Amino acid sequence: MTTKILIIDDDPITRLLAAEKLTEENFRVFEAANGQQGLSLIQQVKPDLVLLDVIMPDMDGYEVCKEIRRNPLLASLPVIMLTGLEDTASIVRAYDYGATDFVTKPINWTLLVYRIHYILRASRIHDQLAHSESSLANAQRLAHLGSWEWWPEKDTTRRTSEYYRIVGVRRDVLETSMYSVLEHVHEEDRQILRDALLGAAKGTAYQLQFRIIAGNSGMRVLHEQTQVFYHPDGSIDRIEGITQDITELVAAQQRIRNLAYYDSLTGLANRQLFRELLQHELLRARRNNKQCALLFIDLDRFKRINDTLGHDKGDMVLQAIASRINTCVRSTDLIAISQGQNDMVARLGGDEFTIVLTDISQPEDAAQVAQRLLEVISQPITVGKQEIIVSASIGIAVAPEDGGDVEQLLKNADLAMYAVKDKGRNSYHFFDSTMNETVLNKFALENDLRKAIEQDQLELYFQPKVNPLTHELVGAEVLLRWKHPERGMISPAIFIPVAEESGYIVELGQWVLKQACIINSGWQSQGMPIVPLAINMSSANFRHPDLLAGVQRSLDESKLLPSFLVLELTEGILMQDISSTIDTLQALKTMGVSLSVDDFGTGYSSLHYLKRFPIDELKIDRSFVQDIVTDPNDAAITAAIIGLAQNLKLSVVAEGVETTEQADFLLQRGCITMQGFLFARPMPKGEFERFMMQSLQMAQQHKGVFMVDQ
Ligand SMILES: Nc1nc2c(ncn2[C@@H]2O[C@H](COP(=O)(O)O[C@H]3[C@@H](O)[C@H](n4cnc5c(=O)[nH]c(N)nc54)O[C@@H]3COP(=O)(O)O)[C@@H](O)[C@H]2O)c(=O)[nH]1
Repeated sequence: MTTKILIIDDDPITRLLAAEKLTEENFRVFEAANGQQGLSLIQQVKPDLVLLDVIMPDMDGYEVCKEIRRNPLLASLPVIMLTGLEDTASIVRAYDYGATDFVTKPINWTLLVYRIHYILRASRIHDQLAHSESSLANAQRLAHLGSWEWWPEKDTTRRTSEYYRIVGVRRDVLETSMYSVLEHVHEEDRQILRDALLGAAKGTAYQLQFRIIAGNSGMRVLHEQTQVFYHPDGSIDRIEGITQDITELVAAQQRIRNLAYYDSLTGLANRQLFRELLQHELLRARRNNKQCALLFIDLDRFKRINDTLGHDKGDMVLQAIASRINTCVRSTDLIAISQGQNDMVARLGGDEFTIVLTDISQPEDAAQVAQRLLEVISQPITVGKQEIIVSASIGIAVAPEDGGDVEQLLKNADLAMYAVKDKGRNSYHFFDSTMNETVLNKFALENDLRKAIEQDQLELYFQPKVNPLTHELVGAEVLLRWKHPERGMISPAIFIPVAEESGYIVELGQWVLKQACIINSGWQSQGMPIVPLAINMSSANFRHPDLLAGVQRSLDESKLLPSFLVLELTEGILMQDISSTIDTLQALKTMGVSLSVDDFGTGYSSLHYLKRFPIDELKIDRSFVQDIVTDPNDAAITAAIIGLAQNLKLSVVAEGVETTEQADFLLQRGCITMQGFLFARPMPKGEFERFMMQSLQMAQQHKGVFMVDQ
């Protein structure tokens, strides 16, 4: 691209010569005879350089130059003044008005050409530099990065615009002294920065994070990094620094840290942070020859709260408990904790909390805190319109006696907590080495049980209910089996009470109900001779607010007719809150489900109420059946139950029938439905399917005693 030069001169000879000489040099030359014409040609042709005569009629060169410079877009356009005036005042004036250079008349054209080349080259370099500077400034602005230079000997500075923006103080307000920034620094960080600056002035570079109160944008976090530059003689020349606004970065790091180290529900330390701080505390205690105590807090029957009130309210209870626990310990900020001055509260998950009591002088100090915790936790908690009372079991382990590392101390505090649960809850207990693992085993079982459903370890077994006279299969009881991956088959007599204690029975019961409906409906759709299936209903399931909806859902989802579902309830369950029991039973009856009273005769059934319960069946408990042939009392009770059932027009089933003598006795008294090892043990699904087909054939053939090979 050819370089365009505009000559503004009222002298046509000068213009002619300029055009001739400069064209020879491959410049494209434009001419203007006066200032006004020159200004308008500048707009039109956009020259790369202007040769401007100083002395012109109407508008002299100074005025033209001034006009050019008024336009910011022309601020760096090279202007060479052509002047016959060689006095210093004129030259100074030319520069004052923004001239780039000047030449005197008469013009030495050869020299002028060199000068033009030189000025154009300098102008290009200047443009590139300006462009780089503006790119750098943009990049720095985007990176929230300000830079500065400081000459400590005279305490003068040069700071970029971005630096002023970052510290939130205007250039004209902040004094040039490097120390002037200190008054805007957060008072807690001021001394640290002052010391760093004093150190830098003596040659020690620094990297520092500090907070600044940045005008309207409030508190910002800055990171500053410096480098020291020396004179050849080794004395300090200047310090160069980069100051970066890292407020957002720090906030993001804090958020990540919160997610990684804090429990989002309660704001307490989580398991990860707890372990790290306990580890730290154990080392510190060992170094200082001190004791520290770990309190393991587990809320009693918390699952029931979740199951009955829902998880939202359960969460509110946990939040309330967390803040109450906090009131029982010395303040829990992390800096103090890491210096061992304060106690640490954490939530390990679910309803488990821990407290590390630092620097205790004797174990009794921990007992006092535990006692206080029990008191504050048991105060009523208002959730919505309800008042809830929660209790806790607290296990205490003291380091170093009860464990010198995190694992051991936690395990022992846990064991001590389980000992409290085993003794009836709502108390605290210190770990002692005689505590055996049986308590822990029981609770390990509880933990394993929670995983049993999802890991497919549970299975339904079926025990037939038969009519020995007609050889008919009249129903079956569903009995749960747990195939534990390490312990093998675990009896429901062991795990059902554990599930009941922990509240997990609700989920378990719902699962059994759903599976039983699905299986029975499956048999129906396969054309099998299906019978009603009876499931054992725990008290927690029967009282659960979702009972009716849950039963309906199971029926609907499986498409099972309600008459093929029997719910077995013990007397104990029925007699708890009789009026609501009657309502619930009534609703279940309305749904079409059958109701059976299990283990009848072992509880405290009031015959008065029995009459009012809309039940279908009584099951004589096997403890009576067991000795009916030998014990006249059991024989009498059994006969009375059969008579009672007949009078109340209820079906009666004898369970636990093991011998033909027992079966004969029952038949003679009019009980024609039986369940027991005499007929069949509880069996898995496939086996029961074969049993169903076999019993159908036998009933059709009407022959022989109803016995099945086991
Ligand atoms: N809430 C729920 N409880 C359940 C569920 N599944 C089982 N259970 C309860 O666990 C207890 C133990 O059950 P299990 O070991 O299955 O014992 C049952 C039968 O095997 C046993 N039985 C049956 N016939 C005989 C017999 O002739 N002799 C003999 N010694 N035992 C026999 O009786 C148990 C059935 O008892 P019951 O339910 O009282 O009719 C037990 O209390 C189960 O109820 C479940 O899913 N939910």
